[in-house]
Amino acid sequence: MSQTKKAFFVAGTDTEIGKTLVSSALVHSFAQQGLIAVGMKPVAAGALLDDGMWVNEDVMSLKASSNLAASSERDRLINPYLFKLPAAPHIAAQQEGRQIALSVIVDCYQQLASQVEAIIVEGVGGFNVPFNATEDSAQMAQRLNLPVILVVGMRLGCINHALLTAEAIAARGLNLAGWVANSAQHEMAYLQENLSALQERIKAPLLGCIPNLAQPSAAAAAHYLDVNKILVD
Ligand SMILES: Nc1ncnc2c1ncn2[C@@H]1O[C@H](COP(=O)(O)OP(=O)(O)OP(=O)(O)O)[C@@H](O)[C@H]1O
Ligand SMILES: C[C@H](N)[C@H](N)CCCCCC(=O)O
Ligand SMILES: [Mg+2]
Repeated sequence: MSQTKKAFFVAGTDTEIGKTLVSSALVHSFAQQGLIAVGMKPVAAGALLDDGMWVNEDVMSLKASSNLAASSERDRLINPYLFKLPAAPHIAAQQEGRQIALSVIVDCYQQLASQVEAIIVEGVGGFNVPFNATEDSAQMAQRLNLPVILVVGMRLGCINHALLTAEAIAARGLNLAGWVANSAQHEMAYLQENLSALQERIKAPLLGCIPNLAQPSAAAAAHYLDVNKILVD
């Protein structure tokens, strides 16, 4: 049993904006600090066959950054829900005749967190994505009661997405511990001006700006993050 010292939920302004890259970088950074660190991806939609096994790229990236020894039981805790279809989770689940239950995710989180000193939970898509008729990913962050790190995909339209997401996080009583500016595609026009607009309005520290990397990796992204700036209340 380890005592969890660092635990964060990573939300994004959208899908495909760099949550996995940043989550993996955070796991990498905490592992570099000597903590036993793990990444959790409670709901993953989109799988490929690898050596006869269905795997998800986000889960593989988080596991590659972790220094927690692997086991099949831990794999289930890290990723309780894996769906083949790369679609909205409730649709991907429906296609397989399955249902996502928050109670299962909370249980897996508690078991996994008890084994580590740092845990990063990656959301799915943007902050508020349905899981079933009554539960969604924002409730997942609430039920886990974790401070949130928001990844802003730096592209035109991100100011509105980032400010609405920060509002939604606060509306659920959650603490925004920090945010990361990530250029997942090319570098947007007026990047500095957009960054300034966000810094003036988001009431949490900017943990770093990750440029568009020729070879994106957890270690390369971690180089641009200052985890010491993460707000802890
Ligand atoms: N700063 C960057 N430089 C270069 N490529 C990046 C950068 N950030 C993200 N990418 C690439 O963009 C793609 C999407 O990033 P990522 O998988 O981290 O997004 P995501 O928000 O986790 O998506 P999802 O909603 O599917 O979980 C990946 O191929 C990733 O390697
Ligand atoms: C398949 C994709 N990469 C993500 N895993 C799921 C994104 C869900 C987005 C749902 C939505 O907001 O419309
Ligand atoms: Mg991801």
